[in-house]
Amino acid sequence: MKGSRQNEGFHTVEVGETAFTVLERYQNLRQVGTGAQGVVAAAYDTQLKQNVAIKKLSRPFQNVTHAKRAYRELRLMSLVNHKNIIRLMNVFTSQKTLEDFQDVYMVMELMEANLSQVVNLELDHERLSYLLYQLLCGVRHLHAAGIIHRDLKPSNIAVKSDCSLKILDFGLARTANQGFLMTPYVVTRYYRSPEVILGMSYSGTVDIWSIGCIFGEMVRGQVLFPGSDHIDQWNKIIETLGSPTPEFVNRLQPAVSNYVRTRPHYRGMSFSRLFPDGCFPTESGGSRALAAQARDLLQKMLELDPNKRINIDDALRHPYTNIWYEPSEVEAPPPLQYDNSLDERELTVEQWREELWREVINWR
Ligand SMILES: CN(c1nccc(-c2cnc3ccccn23)n1)C1CCCCC1
Repeated sequence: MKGSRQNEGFHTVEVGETAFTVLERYQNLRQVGTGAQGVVAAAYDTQLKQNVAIKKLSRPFQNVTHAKRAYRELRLMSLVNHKNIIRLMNVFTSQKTLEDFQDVYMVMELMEANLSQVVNLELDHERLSYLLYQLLCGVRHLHAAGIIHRDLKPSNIAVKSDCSLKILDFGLARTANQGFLMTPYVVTRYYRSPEVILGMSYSGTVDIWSIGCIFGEMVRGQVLFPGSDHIDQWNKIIETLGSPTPEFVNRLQPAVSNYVRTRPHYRGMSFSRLFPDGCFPTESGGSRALAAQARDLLQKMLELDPNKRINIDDALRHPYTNIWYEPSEVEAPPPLQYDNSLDERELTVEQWREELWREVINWR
């Protein structure tokens, strides 16, 4: 596709509807998809002689939500280093001054698909348990850095045909506004935990709930709790899993516990009805035992009460996943701690523009 040389060392190429102005070293750009923050292209890096993914953040400082997410992602990606979290290989902008600063390009490892394109496949237990193990390893590493993702879903997880898996982003900042985005992009809430939906205080087990929803979807081939909004999301969860205990309800803020108490009482479905043997792969012998192990782990992850929900380390030692247990992968040296106070800062768009500019030009 014809490109045009705009300024030294860069060339501009149309990727779908979006103009990418990238360093000369990146050639053969082709679109792989569009996420919440912008367009992602695959490219060939003529210096490293390998394929890469390039994500274009268009005017990431256009509002506080975009700016916070972009800044946090740049900081966090430079902080963590784990095989199950996408690696940031380069960051650049073609603009030469803060005044002209418009776009940020993030160069990352190229995967082959995101998990949304895989959840409908009939995966055997070996692949299913390996994907689940890698997701738990990646999230454990984030938690070791003091990062709680809170927004894990199939579209921000990427995979390759060799069944390797990488988490693509770092989810929601503590103070992120939960729903309204300027873009037509729809926020998917299907995987958000009860404590996030109900505005409770939360801990790392919010991510275990999301992983349970993703795991359950890979088994069932359909979204477990496809709520149209937070109310509908909650109703679908309690209709399926049963109503929360009074002890859980008493921990809610008054207005929320009053609402929750108005809901009809549901017993919930048994997990052998929710995930019957028929929806598990039936390959070589022992698959019934594996189905029972998978169902047991699902039940412990999809526990409504975060205090009773299985934690990451116990999930990694569960019979269904511990077959893959490698201390070097699970206990990879904890990265530096992320200073969450950065999330609390309330800056103007102009201040965020400067912060982002500094992050980009000072990047390694
Ligand atoms: C936000 N996204 C994203 N961020 C960073 C890296 C990648 C990436 C790397 N390799 C591949 C291969 C296929 C699809 C995506 N990727 N994707 C995606 C945008 C499209 C929808 C899925 C997420």
